[in-house]
Amino acid sequence: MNVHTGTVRGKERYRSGVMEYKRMGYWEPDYTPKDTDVIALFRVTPQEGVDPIEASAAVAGESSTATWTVVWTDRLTAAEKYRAKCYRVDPVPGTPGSYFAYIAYDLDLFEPGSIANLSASIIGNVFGFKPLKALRLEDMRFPVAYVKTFQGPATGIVVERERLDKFGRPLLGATVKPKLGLSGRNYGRVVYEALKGGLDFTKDDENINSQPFMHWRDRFLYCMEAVNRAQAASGEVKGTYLNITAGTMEDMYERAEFAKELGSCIVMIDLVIGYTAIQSMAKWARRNDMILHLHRAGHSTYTRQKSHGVSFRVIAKWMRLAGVDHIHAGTVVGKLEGDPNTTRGYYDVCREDFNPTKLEHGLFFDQSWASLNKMMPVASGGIHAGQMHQLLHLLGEDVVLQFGGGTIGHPMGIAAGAIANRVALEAMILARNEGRDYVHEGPEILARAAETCTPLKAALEVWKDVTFNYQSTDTPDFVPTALETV
Ligand SMILES: O=C(COP(=O)(O)O)[C@H](O)[C@H](O)COP(=O)(O)O
Ligand SMILES: [Mg+2]
Repeated sequence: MNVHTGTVRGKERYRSGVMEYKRMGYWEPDYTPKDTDVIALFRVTPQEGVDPIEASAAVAGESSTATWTVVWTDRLTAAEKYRAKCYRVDPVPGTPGSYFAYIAYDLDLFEPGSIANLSASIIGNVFGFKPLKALRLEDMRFPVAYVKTFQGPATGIVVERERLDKFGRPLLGATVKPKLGLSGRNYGRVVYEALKGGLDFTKDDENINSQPFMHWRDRFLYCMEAVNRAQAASGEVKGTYLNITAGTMEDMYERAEFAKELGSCIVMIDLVIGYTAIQSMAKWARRNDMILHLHRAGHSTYTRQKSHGVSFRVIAKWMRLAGVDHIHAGTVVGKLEGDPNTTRGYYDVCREDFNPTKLEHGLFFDQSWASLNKMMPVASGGIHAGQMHQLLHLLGEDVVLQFGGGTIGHPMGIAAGAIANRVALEAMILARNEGRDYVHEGPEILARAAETCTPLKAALEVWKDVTFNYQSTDTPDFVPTALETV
């Protein structure tokens, strides 16, 4: 037995019966992860009376090679190599009863290039484990050798901007509303008005696929008529995310091919289609020079609560590996969950070549992306022109700002809503480029722009009192403290 770790070695280790996971070798506090290891950080909340080390070792075991009893067949394997090692357990600050468990996995445990395999391994078994009251996959570190087995974003931010010929500012979009019920012709009219008014993109909403009130082919045809007319009217490259989400891969490929045939530059999928389908569509998108937009539909069912589920930063990392180009990543100031610091971490995962550890943004590991393309984060959900200074400040330039109700709901009509958003953005970018303190002077900058833009004036008026100030549920566990001056 290793006195320090308690791991049982030799013949005793493989005697039939039940042995604590920490004694089976899944707790190795002396272990130093290899550069080629995959590392996962779990937030572990054991049941009353369950030792946190044993609970963490159990997570390592049940997400790698263990089961509830000793099996002699371990001896037919390179068991020491294949066992995941929990090598560190820390109390979660300010959360008695919860612990951060760091677990390292040998790279051989994973099939190259498969998010389905990765997720089935890491989250497939342990979340229902009875000795745990709750469990959350907080973060992951992927070795470069593993990152390189994935395609990564089909297009990437640089090529997307080159195709759109749009530089130096966020991109503007709108979700067509109402999300359900419009006929194809009326839907196309909304798209045309929004694009002609000045937006770069419009998008299908997460649940508009092919319903009795509008077959998908009708939507695609009327949308592309609108895109082409708006391009002709504006002289700008325009696009609309045609949602190709469907019940089968065959249906999705049929819809994607039709979107390509009609000349669309972008298609959309929902997170709910699953990781294998997402990877397949990302490969299709690269083969067909198509930008791939991912709506993270359904993510909040398991990402929002800190105690149990999977952090969205892990989903964002998986999606960058899987190869989507756009990913909804939060707005901070809109109607949906988005703590400022947590959201900053998501955006860094999307847009940086290398993420340094930054606990205050929820990034627990250094992560090299091995030159995988960057994903364009998408800010969507309850935002409007009056927040433009905050959005630019909080989210930066490489972002798609999508105003659904904030365009379609404009009192002067859809084109006016688009004009308001475009003028608000251009005014804010000009102020920034002139070196003004646009964050604090934002309202004044907007008001000044509105003096010569009635649609912007109307937008600022109708939504001036709209705020979504609620307590975030997914806040970081660490805050930066002032360096002690000695
Ligand atoms: O329908 C909308 C936004 O409509 P509106 O602009 O009218 O609120 C989006 O699907 C969600 O906000 C996505 O949320 P997230 O971006 O958080 O995934
Ligand atoms: Mg929606």
